[in-house]
Amino acid sequence: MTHKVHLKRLSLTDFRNYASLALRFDGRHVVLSGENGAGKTNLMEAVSFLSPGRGLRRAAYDEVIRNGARAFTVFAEVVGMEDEIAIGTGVDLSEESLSRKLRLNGTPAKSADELTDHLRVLWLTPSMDGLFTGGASDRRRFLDRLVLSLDPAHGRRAADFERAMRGRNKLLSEGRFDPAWLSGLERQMAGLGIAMTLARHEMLGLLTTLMDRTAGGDAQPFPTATLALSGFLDETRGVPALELEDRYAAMLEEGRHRDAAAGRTLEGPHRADLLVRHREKDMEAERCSTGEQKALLVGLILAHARLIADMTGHAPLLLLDEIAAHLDVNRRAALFDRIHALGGQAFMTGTDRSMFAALGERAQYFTVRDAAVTEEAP
Ligand SMILES: Nc1ncnc2c1ncn2[C@@H]1O[C@H](COP(=O)(O)OP(=O)(O)OP(=O)(O)O)[C@@H](O)[C@H]1O
Repeated sequence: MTHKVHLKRLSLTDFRNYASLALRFDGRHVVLSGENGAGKTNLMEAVSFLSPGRGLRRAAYDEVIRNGARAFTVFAEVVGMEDEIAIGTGVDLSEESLSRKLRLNGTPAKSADELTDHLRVLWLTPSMDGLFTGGASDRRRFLDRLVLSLDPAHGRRAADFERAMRGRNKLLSEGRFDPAWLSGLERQMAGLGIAMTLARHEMLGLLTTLMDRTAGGDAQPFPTATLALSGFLDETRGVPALELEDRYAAMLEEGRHRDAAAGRTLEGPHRADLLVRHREKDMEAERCSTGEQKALLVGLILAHARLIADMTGHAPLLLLDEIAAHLDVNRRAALFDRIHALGGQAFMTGTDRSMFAALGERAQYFTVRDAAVTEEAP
């Protein structure tokens, strides 16, 4: 068994409602309880900055800086996948670029993707509760985050695809039907778009295989999800990537006038949707009850965490905001057992500490009150 990836220390300055904060953790799970608005989610958000991207709220960085301050920092000591590592990150408004700076053991990192060599961070927050009933873009983003956590290059491909698509849309909107220029952009979109689509399919395939292995067992407190992609080149199985690229490039070429009239590109990976069904009930997720939808989402996140653990040899850090709120006592206990069995460290929040009783000695307990965090006896 390899060592457990976990956070040992976390220090914040001018982060949301925290002027300054320093916490130590002993490697067990971390429970944060306290009243609404105390700063529990803010703490989780700080931990989410130990992964590439804009964190669990996808907030603009200037919102993250404490009101009245000019910069925030998050510093963490992590027992990482390779070794112990000191991670420092933050944003300073007095610098000309508003990008997030990152230092690993004091040395500036070239790209935030380097973080994924040390730890993977997954989260589930109440804002994701409407995932199945909301718009396709949220589900696409959710799926892309799943892909990204195993394949950091996915983000670059998506950004490059967007750029090429914007270029094509601009040419079309200006009525410049220059065939050589358009074909160049469309070939680029085809290469990137098909790579993105295949990466998404691969992730769904891996998750499905994993869920098939555990579905229906007695230790199954959460429903199994059946996953599919739709909305763009739905049948890719067995078709060589180059052929798919040719197909998509031809679709784009044919659709130039239609896209020009629509003012956007009507076909592509940016139109795909993640379809989720409750397997045991054989029902679309959006038609399931609120509690069932939450349970499906929890099941998906746990399956994904297991996949990361299997593929990298290390469980991801899990950030579970208000996870226990809508679960009955038995489901809660089963959830904690599943989380613990992953072998990693999970951060969990709730307004009421008693909801975490079943975790017992497996967690450290902290009370959050007005941006002050105190450890309590178990
Ligand atoms: N940039 C900022 N500067 C100062 N305070 C901020 C900033 N951003 C958010 N806050 C404050 O942080 C508090 C919210 O904290 P947080 O979302 O962590 O609460 P919580 O403990 O998770 O509450 P709940 O149980 O309601 O989810 C709010 O009072 C909010 O006004």
